[in-house]
Amino acid sequence: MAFLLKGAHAVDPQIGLDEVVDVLLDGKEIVEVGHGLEAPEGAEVIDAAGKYLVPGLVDMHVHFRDPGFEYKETIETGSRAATHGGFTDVATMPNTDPVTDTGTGVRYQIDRGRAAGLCHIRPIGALTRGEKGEALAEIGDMVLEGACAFSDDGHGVQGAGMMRTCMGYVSQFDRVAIAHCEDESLTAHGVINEGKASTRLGMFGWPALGEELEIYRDIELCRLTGCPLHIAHISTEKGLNLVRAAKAEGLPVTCEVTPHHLFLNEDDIDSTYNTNLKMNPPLRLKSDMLALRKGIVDGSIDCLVTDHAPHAQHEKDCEWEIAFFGTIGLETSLPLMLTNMVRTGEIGWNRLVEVMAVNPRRVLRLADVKIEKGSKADLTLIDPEKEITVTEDYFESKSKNSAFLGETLMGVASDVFVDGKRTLANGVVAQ
Ligand SMILES: NC(=O)N[C@@H](CC(=O)O)C(=O)O
Ligand SMILES: [Zn+2]
Ligand SMILES: [Zn+2]
Repeated sequence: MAFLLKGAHAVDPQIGLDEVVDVLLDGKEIVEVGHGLEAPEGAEVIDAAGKYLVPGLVDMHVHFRDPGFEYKETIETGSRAATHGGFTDVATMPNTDPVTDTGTGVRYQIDRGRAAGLCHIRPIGALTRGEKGEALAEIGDMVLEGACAFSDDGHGVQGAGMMRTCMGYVSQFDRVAIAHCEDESLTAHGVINEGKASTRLGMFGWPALGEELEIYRDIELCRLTGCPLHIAHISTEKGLNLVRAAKAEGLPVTCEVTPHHLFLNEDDIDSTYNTNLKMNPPLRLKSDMLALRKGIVDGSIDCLVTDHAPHAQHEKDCEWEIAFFGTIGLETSLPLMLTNMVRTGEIGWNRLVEVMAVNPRRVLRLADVKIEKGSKADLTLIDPEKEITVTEDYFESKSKNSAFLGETLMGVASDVFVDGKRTLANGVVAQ
């Protein structure tokens, strides 16, 4: 099937493209980019006037719960949510049941993703067997089956020696180790940021130090082993400064942030105890939130990720202490960034494309996607003027635990193309 996108404002910082063009897709490729293109016979013409066309968005940190917790999300429902949110690729974390720590587990996810036929599923393999932090997982086998990175997300690897072994091993392959930084000897029982919030609401605190100490440790292990390191869901200003210093030294260190850490902070947790605001790491200080926003602006944060963490109603509709950690994010990430950072002029479209498409592909060692002839037709078309209200009905995800329920946002993906196939058409997911 061929598609001619007419009059889209294309933005691709990789090639300095920032203008209104026509783009012709045929088969799995972009076959022409230019002005006044004629539709070949049989091509579907899509009026893209007023819309932005960008390389397909990539969310390099999601939890699809498949296998093992399919009541929260499956690869199929997660793919629908990703597509609805404007993504062509998602990287799935290995804290499934069983943990994705073998080549077979990686192959299973890729196969399920192909069967769903919407977005590319890029499995992240576990660093250690069962994410127990005791013995190496089958990393080489997982690389062969298509794992794009390695992480024990959900836990920090507690032993520094074990993390050193993991990073030494991963460094033999062209892959990054993704670190969920949490020293459990400091965070045990913690359910909210330690400090004012934990005192005010009377709950065990999860101190910033529990995260920062492990960021420091893993940066030093990066120096020792040479293994590229990516810090997951960074949440504090001090942690970000450690990453900045590592980058300034030329170490292969990158990091990511979530929309909830950019746009919410511990003051948003009030006496209603909305458990959708309980996540790991916890919402931090307002000053941390503002520092992270600066990190997106100045380039010290590489990627925007959702940490899409679906949980069933009964796992959230309970006391704060026993509620599960996490918020879904795939379907609100782009609208939040457009509303709170692009519309306000804090960042431009180029920077948005870097943190949501270009940099995640680089960190995951995926091939570049560019808006030029011969590139893969993995593209996202965005309507910046469409308003959405975040209600439970809005979500394709099987779970509804969003920290942003009730918000009205401006700007959303209207169309997505994956391998030249239109997976989202005018805001509606295919199939
Ligand atoms: N972020 C969360 O609050 N929860 C994640 C685990 C994780 O990302 O560490 C989950 O798997 O539910
Ligand atoms: Zn994590
Ligand atoms: Zn996670």
